[in-house]
Amino acid sequence: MDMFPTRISFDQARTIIERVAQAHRMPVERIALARAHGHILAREVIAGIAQPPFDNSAMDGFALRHADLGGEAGITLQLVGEQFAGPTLELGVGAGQCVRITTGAPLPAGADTVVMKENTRLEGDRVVILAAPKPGQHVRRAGEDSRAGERVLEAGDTLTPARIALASSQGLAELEVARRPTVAVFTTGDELVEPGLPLEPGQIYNSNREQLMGLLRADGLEPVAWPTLPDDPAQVESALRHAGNAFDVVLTCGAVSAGEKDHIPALLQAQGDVHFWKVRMKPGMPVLFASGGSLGDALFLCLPGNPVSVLATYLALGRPLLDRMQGRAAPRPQWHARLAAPWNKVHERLEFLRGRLRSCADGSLEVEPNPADGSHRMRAAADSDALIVLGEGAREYPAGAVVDVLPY
Ligand SMILES: Nc1nc2c(c(=O)[nH]1)N[C@H]1C(S)=C(S)[C@@H](COP(=O)(O)OP(=O)(O)OC[C@H]3O[C@@H](n4cnc5c(N)ncnc54)[C@H](O)[C@@H]3O)O[C@H]1N2
Ligand code: MOO
Repeated sequence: MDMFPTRISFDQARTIIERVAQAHRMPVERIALARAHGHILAREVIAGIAQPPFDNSAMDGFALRHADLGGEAGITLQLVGEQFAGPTLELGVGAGQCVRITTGAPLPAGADTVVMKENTRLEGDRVVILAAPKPGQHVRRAGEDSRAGERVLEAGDTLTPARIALASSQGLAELEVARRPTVAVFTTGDELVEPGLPLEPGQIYNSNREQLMGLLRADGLEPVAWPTLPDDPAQVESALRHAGNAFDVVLTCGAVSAGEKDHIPALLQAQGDVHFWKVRMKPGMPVLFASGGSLGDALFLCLPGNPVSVLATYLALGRPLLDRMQGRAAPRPQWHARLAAPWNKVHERLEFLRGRLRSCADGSLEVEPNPADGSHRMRAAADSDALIVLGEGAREYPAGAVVDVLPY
């Protein structure tokens, strides 16, 4: 008797993934800023200093007192010094005076406005203002971007280059992030041969390994690929036990359905704690998710062997698992688009159909479904750039129907 959820909806599967991931949050580690790209921030960042830290110039030109111009062009000011970006020279600007200044240089005391160089004419030590700036123009005020004490990054933020730059501007050399989960990748099946080797009758090339490795690397992980497992229960158990004790997550593909050589479900039912097996999704229905139990502390996400099933189950289930284990707050982009062609969905399962996205002149998005919808049709997946999400239930979708899409 099944003692675990089976043939569940996709939403139920996502809920279980979320719950288990929450219970398997990665420990926090402090890492160098330079290594933190793409990691998930584990603690908020409070600004220690204001940004900008001091009033400074936004242009190369002359710092002046706006009141001296009287709103007019043609005024001439006395040049009394130079302040470049760098150490503050403690210069002052008195009535009728100006100081040569460069972009980013601290504003001298007394000055409140900068006129850009192009709007001036230098005559010896006198500067003629050809076009009067507005009051305060080209001055970047201390604290206008953020004030000391403000929260500038949140726990759960993905460290994009812009956020790394923000942390850098606060002088932080290290950040506290969620440790990246270690991931072992297994392919299974006696029919598999590695690219580069000759193909015997009945054999096929292993395409899932590099697909999974690529998906994981694109998500910032450093997966480890194991040699392909033969369809032998003792060897499958031994390898998965080894990985289950050494990695945070074990991803397998193949041997998870109903065939005589599909050894993974029996193994995880006997040794592990199965969270679900079989989800009402297409492709990817036989996907299995388990805790390792006596196979180790790893979480096991066992994807079906068909290459398009690997793509869909990784994006729809594997990626959310890894994201939530790291505490990632923002969901991955899910967009709306109009179907460029009608689609007759004849089955009941939720479908991740492959399609190509294009941006239309009216500002909308359109997605062209690829008619080759078999889960072995890798060419259709390669020709596409998005999964089209069609909800449970048979339905005829007219062209123009708005659907959810998951770009990849
Ligand atoms: N009687 C049933 N048969 C099948 C069912 C079912 O419910 N009852 N489900 C079907 C569905 S849906 C899928 S998806 C597949 C999943 O099967 P497995 O996960 O057990 O995967 P395999 O049988 O090992 O392989 C399926 C298919 O994929 C090819 N494959 C496997 N690994 C790779 C790889 N690394 N690179 C390229 N291709 C790979 C393999 O040769 C098979 O053609 O089961 C259906 N059957
Ligand atoms: O669920 Mo399977 O991936 O449709 O062929």
